[in-house]
Amino acid sequence: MTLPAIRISGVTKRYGALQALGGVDLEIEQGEFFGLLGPNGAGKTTLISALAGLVRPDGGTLEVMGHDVVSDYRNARRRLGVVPQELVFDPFFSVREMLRIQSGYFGIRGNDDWIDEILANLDLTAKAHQNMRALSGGMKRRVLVAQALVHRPPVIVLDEPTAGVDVELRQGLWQFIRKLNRDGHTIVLTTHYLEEAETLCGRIAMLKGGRVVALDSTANLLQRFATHTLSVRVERPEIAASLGGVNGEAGWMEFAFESYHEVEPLLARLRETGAGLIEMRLGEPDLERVFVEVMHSA
Ligand SMILES: Nc1ncnc2c1ncn2[C@@H]1O[C@H](COP(=O)(O)OP(=O)(O)OP(=O)(O)O)[C@@H](O)[C@H]1O
Repeated sequence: MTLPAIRISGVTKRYGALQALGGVDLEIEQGEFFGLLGPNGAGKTTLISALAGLVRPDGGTLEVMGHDVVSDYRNARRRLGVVPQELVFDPFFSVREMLRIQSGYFGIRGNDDWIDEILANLDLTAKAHQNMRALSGGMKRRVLVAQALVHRPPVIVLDEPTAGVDVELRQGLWQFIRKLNRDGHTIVLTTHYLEEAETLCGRIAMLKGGRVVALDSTANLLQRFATHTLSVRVERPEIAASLGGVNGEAGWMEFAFESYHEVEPLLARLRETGAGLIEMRLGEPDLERVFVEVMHSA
């Protein structure tokens, strides 16, 4: 069996009275595109910081490609690239200087060919000589991605990389991250854009209150938790309600169903009872719905 890219066992972390991580177990295989989701304060950043050796857990162990992040810190850190959530930079350096300095931290010299490739892929070539303080927020975020990649880490963790990034840049960023994943890099992503997670991630863990409350392939999560919906606009909503419809967005009633076979009888009942159908639409299960259901039931 190949070594997991990330192994997290029984990790706990307290900040005073607050239990930020309450015993997290997680194994992520090499080559996965993995999503770590959860509401604000669920513990995602704390877990990532523990992985990067920036936060020391109270209990449990974390490994990157078989290297313990505490006892074998240097080897673990070399194999990991973290794109942090916070934009923190030294404003006096240019983009290229920043990336050279970052390479230096890992003892890598003569890294300019790789730096050029990263800059090109992130559409930053024209900004290479600009000072960090002159860059827009979205561009700074792309430099953070570049910084995490200078040492060609096999495992890349991105903590909300697309916050504040416009649509075009976001797509460009994902194209590049997907390419890295195809080339064999393991990707771990946290995001509040559930649509992005749904299209990109093969497997997802959901955290709530510092615990993993759901862990499965994206396809299974969609199938297991989410139902389809039939939304109708009718002349007499009270009749639709008496048939089990619940209020949806402005003026719409929603019926949840498991199989398409249920739709025809439901429409027939609406007709027979004189609900007066005006408009209808079908909704596919999506990760947002799954997320809401999981968070409610956990
Ligand atoms: N340095 C710290 N000192 C005290 N409490 C902290 C510290 N860092 C995090 N916390 C708390 O730990 C909990 C988990 O925070 P964390 O940042 O890991 O959540 P998150 O899932 O990343 O949230 P978000 O989606 O908002 O980024 C929160 O309640 C937070 O307030």
